[in-house]
Amino acid sequence: MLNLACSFRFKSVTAAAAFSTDSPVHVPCVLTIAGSDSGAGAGIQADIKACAARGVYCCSAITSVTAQNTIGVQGISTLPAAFVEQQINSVLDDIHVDVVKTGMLASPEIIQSVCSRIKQYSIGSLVVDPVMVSTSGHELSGPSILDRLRKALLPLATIVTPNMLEASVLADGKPVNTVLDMREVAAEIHRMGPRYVLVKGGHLKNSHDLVDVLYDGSEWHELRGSRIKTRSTHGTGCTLAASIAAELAKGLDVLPAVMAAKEYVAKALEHSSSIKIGGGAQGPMNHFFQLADWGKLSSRQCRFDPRKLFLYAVTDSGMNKRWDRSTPAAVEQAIQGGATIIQIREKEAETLEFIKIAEASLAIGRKYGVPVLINDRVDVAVACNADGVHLGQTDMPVRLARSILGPGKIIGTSCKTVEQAVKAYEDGADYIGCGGVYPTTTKKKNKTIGLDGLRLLCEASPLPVVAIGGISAANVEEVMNSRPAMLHGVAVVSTLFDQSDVGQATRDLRASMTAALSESTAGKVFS
Ligand SMILES: Nc1ncnc2c1ncn2[C@@H]1O[C@H](COP(=O)(O)OP(=O)(O)O)[C@@H](O)[C@H]1O
Ligand SMILES: Cc1ncc(COP(=O)(O)O)c(N)n1
Ligand SMILES: [Mg+2]
Repeated sequence: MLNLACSFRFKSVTAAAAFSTDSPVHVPCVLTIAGSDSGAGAGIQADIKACAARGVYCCSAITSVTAQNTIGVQGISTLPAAFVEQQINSVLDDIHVDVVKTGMLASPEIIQSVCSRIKQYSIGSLVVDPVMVSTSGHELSGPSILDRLRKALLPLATIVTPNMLEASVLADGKPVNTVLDMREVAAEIHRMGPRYVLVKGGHLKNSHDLVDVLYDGSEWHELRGSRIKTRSTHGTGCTLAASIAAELAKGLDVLPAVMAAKEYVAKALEHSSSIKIGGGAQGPMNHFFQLADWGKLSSRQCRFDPRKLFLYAVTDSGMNKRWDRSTPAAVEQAIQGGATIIQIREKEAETLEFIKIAEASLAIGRKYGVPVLINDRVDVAVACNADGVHLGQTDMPVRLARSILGPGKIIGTSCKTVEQAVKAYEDGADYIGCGGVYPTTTKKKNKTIGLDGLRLLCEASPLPVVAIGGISAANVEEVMNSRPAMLHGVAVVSTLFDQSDVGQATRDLRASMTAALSESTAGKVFS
């Protein structure tokens, strides 16, 4: 059966295990099984471009070759099902594919072949874009495929992404004109067996906003965005489905994958409003608007190991001074006690002093293989070649920090809402610090979001999350047992550093975390 195991989830590991860099990097991979568009706005060509732009490798099995441009579809030649099957075998026999995405499947035999291949190989997730008609109004696959599509392919799908017209056809001609219709038809299609149904609203009439409706069998999400004025809408459906596949391949769950994919399509459309390729009514979109950044976006997804967030120690110069020890000495004790990542937070130090403290702490971090991040100050991080930075919402924007620090550094940012989390992901952050979970003396004016706020953010966060704010050995079990899937660890300040013995305080916290892990619910969350 298909499963959506998220690659970010982990079991408790030692810092040393989290740091192994010897194994080759797995590049997330999508296989698209779709038609070729000679004009390259939609089909296989759009899929490969979308995946590449999202930092994902994309293989292809071509089902039909269309003679197509921005004016329309001039011809279609459909390949024999056996040859489609051969292409799929060639890819899957050799290359590890995380997600399969299907587009134009023009014959029932091709659908049958695709189903049999998907069942034979263990594929993580399946995205089905039930392509029927081109944006220019030409039929790409006729009614002969409907029965197989409904009965054989949809039950295997993680998500199916019909536009309003395709949704109506799947539901035997039920009219789909309004958002209410979209909700109803989503439920009807869901009964055919896919885990999620996304009815796309690109063709919604009389509406400023565009609404896509996502349904998982119990809950509807209305994903809204404003309609972008552009003629470059050829291939939006293919691009959206391929981007969802790419995000799933990187390890996101379905809702955050859809949100990230929608954001990407919207940005690509925005960047396409001024381009002109071809003379027809529907031009292609610019998939590579982030080309200058793309290496950065792709590599960070592969490099940062979220297991490092497990026990995240944030220093406080005032506390360490009070207990008469230097920050680097406190850092060493925390690491010896089991901290897996360190953040140097020097709110009062002058720049030179901050750099010296950071350099000494980094030397210790490197000795133990534990990353050391700098709070707030990108300049200090650059000066001492730190492993990365942690930025608040009022510090340097993540996108700017990424452009300064490059792809190899870790960037974390503090978020309280899902919107901030999705933006952090889009801007190139690696993880999110979410809180304050409980009231804390370290940050008096900080709003407390509680366990509910933490859960809400984690449910839709595209990035791994570390919980922060008032967490101690006494309540850490409750935090871990709150079961948000993207939660990867807890960050603490006074629990470690406002103590006489930092090493012991770290060991105590780690023991409570390990105890929570061995209990059923938290064990599942952190695995
Ligand atoms: N002009 C637009 N502005 C913003 N988003 C759009 C626009 N047109 C389509 N989209 C989005 O692109 C995706 C593809 O939608 P749609 O056009 O309905 O699919 P298809 O290309 O399969 O007909 C959806 O997420 C939709 O909301
Ligand atoms: C080969 C091929 N596949 C799919 C589409 C649909 O395009 P859209 O993304 O606009 O729905 C297309 N026009 N051509
Ligand atoms: Mg489409």
